[in-house]
Formats: sequence, C-alpha cells, structure tokens
Amino acid sequence: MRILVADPVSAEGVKLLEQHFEVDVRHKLPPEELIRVIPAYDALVVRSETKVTKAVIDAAANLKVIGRAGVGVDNIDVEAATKRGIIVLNAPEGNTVAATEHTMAMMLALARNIPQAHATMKAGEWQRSKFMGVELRGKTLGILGLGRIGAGVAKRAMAMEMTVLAYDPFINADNAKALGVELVELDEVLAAADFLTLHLPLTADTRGLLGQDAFKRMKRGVRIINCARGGIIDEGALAQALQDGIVAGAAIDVFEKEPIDPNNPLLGLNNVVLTPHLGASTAEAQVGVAVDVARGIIAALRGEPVTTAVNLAPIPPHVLEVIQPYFKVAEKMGCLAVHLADGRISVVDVEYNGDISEVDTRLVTTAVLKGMLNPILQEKVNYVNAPGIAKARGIKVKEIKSKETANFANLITVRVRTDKTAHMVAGTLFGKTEGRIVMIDGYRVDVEPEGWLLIGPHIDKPGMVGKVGTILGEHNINIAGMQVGRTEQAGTNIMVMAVESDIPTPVMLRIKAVDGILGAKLVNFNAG
Ligand SMILES: NC(=O)c1ccc[n+]([C@@H]2O[C@H](COP(=O)([O-])OP(=O)(O)OC[C@H]3O[C@@H](n4cnc5c(N)ncnc54)[C@H](O)[C@@H]3O)[C@@H](O)[C@H]2O)c1
Ligand SMILES: O=C(O)CC[C@@H](O)C(=O)O
Repeated sequence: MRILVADPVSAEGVKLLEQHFEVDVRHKLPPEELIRVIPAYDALVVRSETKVTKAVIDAAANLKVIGRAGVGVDNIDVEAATKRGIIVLNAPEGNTVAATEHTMAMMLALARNIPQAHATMKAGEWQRSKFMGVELRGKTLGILGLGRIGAGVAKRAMAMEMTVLAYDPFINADNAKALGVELVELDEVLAAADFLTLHLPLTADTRGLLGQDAFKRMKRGVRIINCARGGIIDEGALAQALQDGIVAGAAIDVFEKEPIDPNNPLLGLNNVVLTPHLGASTAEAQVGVAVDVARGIIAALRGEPVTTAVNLAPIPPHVLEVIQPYFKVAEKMGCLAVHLADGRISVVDVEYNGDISEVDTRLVTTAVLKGMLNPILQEKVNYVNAPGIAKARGIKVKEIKSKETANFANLITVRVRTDKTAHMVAGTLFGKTEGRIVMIDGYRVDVEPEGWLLIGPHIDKPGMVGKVGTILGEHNINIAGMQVGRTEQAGTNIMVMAVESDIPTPVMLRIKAVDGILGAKLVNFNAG
C-alpha cells in the first residue's frame, strides 16, 4: 500500500509508516498536482497547509484514509470523504500542551508588551516608560470553549491567581466544576473578561462569533488571545475595536487566510502580538501528533476501528477496553450470517448478553455489518461507511441488550431475516481474545472462524459425514477439522468442516445432492 505525506510531519511518524508501507514525502504540491497523483495512494497525511478538497477526494480512487497530524480538520472536506467511505482521522491530543503553553505565552507577551519592547531593543532603543504592562493576578480570564486546550489554559491561569469564567454549552457542568471553573453564558463572559481566550473549533456556529456586535458587549480594555482558528474572530471588526480602544491588545496565532494576507488590517497595528500558526510547533508535539496519526493510519489500513476517526462517533477508553476484543469475532459473525442467508437481507438484530450489554456497542454492531456487507459488495466496506450502506440497502438494524446470560460471560447473537429465510449466529470470546462461534441456526457448535468452513445441516443418521468426506477426498480437498453440532430437538444435526481450500461449485452441488443433506454453505473467512 502507498502513503502520501503531503505536509511536513515529524520523522518518527514517517519512519513508523515506512515499517508497514511504501511512503512518498512530497510537500507543497500545487492543488492540480495533488489531484493528478492522488489516485495512486491508499492514505494521505497532512497538517494544515494542504487543502483536501472535494476535487481531491473525488480523484482519489484508492484512498482509504486521510490522517491529519493535529486537531482541526477544517482543511479537509470531511463530508465528501465520509460519502466515499474514506476515514478521516486526527491526532487530537499530541499538541494540546503545546497549544496551551503557546496561549499562556501569548497572554503574558500581551500583558507585558514583550514583542514590542524586544523590537525597540533590537532597533538600539532603551524605552522603559513606553511599555507599562498589566498583571494577570486578580484578573478575570474568559475562556470560550472548555475542551482539552481550554481546560489546560484554565488550570494554568488559576495557578497565576486569575479568576476563570467559561462559556461552553456542550461541556458537562460537573467537569467544569471539578476544574474550578464557573460555566456562564457567552454575554456574561464577554462583559466580565479582562482577558478573553478562544479554544473553539471553527464551525458554522462559531464563524464570526466575535464580530462588531460582540466587541460592543465586552469590557473596555479587554485583551484577546486566539490560538484556536482564524475566522472565529472577524479580523476587520477586531482591528476597529483595537483602534477604538475597546480592545487594549490582541495576541493572534491563527488567521482567516493563512499564510496571512499582506493587507490584513492587524499587521498595521502596534497593540497586537502575532505568530504564524505556531500553537502546535514544539518538538514534542510534532513527534506526538506524527506518531499518533501514523498509528491511526496503520489501524485504518488493517481494517481495524480507529479511535481517532472524526467521521465516526468517538469511543471513550473505558468503553473501548470492553468492546475492542469483540470487533474481529463480530465481523466474522456478520460474514457467516450473510453466507447462511439466502435472499435479500432486510433485518439484522444484534443481541448483546452479559456485561457487554452495559456499554455503547454501536461499533461492534458496525463490525457485524462490515463483515456482512464486504463479501457481497464491490466497494470496500469499512467502519465509516458500513451503517450508511446498510441503510441505503434498506436493511433495518436493531440492537437488543440484556445483562442476563446463560452459558457465557458475554454473548453476541446476530439474527438476519431475508425475504426468504431467517438465520442466527452466536459468538463469544474464549479467554480474553479468542473469538468463537458457539451457535449456528440453533445448533450448538464451537468453531474458530478462520479459513474455509463447510457448513451442512443434515438428517441425524449414520454415514452423513463420511459421504461428504468422501466427495471432498475425491477432489483432493483436505479436511483440517470437523465437528457435529446438535440442537435440543432430535432429528437433525449440523456438520462444520474446516477445509484447506476453496470447494468448486460442481463439488458443492454434489454435496448438496447427498441424500439427507439439508443444505450446504461454504464460508471463506479470509476474504473480507
Ligand atoms: N494554534 C494551533 O496550532 C492549534 C493547535 C491545536 C489546536 N488548535 C485549535 O484549538 C481549538 C481547540 O482545540 P481542543 O483540542 O481544545 O478542542 P476540543 O474539541 O477539546 O475543545 C473544543 C471545545 O469547544 C466547545 N465548543 C464547540 N462549539 C462551541 C460553541 N459554539 N460555543 C462554545 N463552545 C463550543 C466544545 O464543547 C469543546 O469543549 C481547535 O480549534 C483546534 O483546531 C490550534
Ligand atoms: O499543524 C499545525 O502546525 C497546526 C495544528 C493545529 O492547528 C491543530 O489544529 O492541531
């Protein structure tokens, strides 16, 4: 598989990718050149410079994953990627400390006029009275967006004896309380803040959040820091508020247009501190995000779920710990169910029994769908597109949950209904990791879902297994394992044979024709 690294990312991440794939590092590709080369790649790694537009995604015939070495994915058309089933993942934690510390550096530089004083010293001047600053101690810091970076800034600001207020309508009030931060409405933050810092994503709701109107509602003399995203502040309105003295100073790391437009009105003002999007630029952060994104890409290209995918619901670590061991067996159960089913699948019920029923199992259900759809579709089905494809095909998917369980600590049962038949498969883990199929259509079995399996329900009478074995032997097909599963009701059994190769259609037809065989299905678990 081939990976294109289109922006500068740390060598540690590139090396990790090179251990698994062929990697091309090509920076600053013009948009039309990116569109020309992208069909050759399975994965694309970017920072914030490369714009992954719909045109790039439409041209990317083989692309399976886009990795963003950083947090914000606003340079990627995530919607277009999701429609194509391309996983978009980021590295949300590697640069949190770097951006937090940059915010503190910007706040202090702003309070004490450090860049301006430095510039006069370099110009040979010694000006002391010109640069009277203010202290942070005792001031109110308003934080917009109390996520990872906002919370880090809050902790550090409290250590500097600031009072911290925050506006974040999506955060849990208990989390804010535990941090010692008072959550209030936006207007209250604007009216009270001596320093105001932004840590929001750029979304349709936050674009232009601080515009002319908001500046009117701020305390006169406020100092503003933006290390989040350009576009959240209206730069024209900010420049005006700086000139009018409503805003005493602004420290800005991110801009509406990057690299900055030479006509940007902030460039001509003295009461600003500007850095060229340096929030994540520390050696530690760049290694962190590069390694995190490389790990995400390796998982995505192996078909494993990616915990940092932004076009999948995020999974908290305590949930992941419970569900992750079940992904593989769930996928195999989906694969087995689709092979058993004749006709068009209309309903898939996935029942969870035991402790697993107490956590969010949606991704395990997605694994079942992935396993079910991959053998029957041309397009590659993954954790991003599986639920959408199932829906588009009119398949109704339902989860059923119960803590009750009879024989196993945890049991997953997949029931499929088609326009002709209904089938079920149940699976579990032996030990902590070994996936096993323990029931097929009501017959108790103990099957490792690997390789080729021949499944044949039959009348319970002597010689059935022998007859099938003889046919396989005549065609040189080796049997690697065999068992007969039974039900509560006497009369029929199921034989499950692990075979070492494909069974050609004419041979399958001979097996199906054996007197007493009620059906025969061949499942290839390695094909997905
Ligand atoms: N300057 C840099 O180099 C740099 C580095 C890292 C991150 N960032 C940017 O910093 C920002 C914050 O990153 P993070 O890792 O803390 O993200 P995060 O997702 O942890 O936090 C964002 C917070 O904003 C809140 N939020 C979302 N919409 C909101 C709204 N309309 N009003 C109020 N609150 C809202 C969310 O609830 C969340 O708590 C992002 O924009 C990210 O891209 C910049
Ligand atoms: O890649 C960068 O340097 C910027 C990263 C930062 O803006 C982010 O959103 O993570």
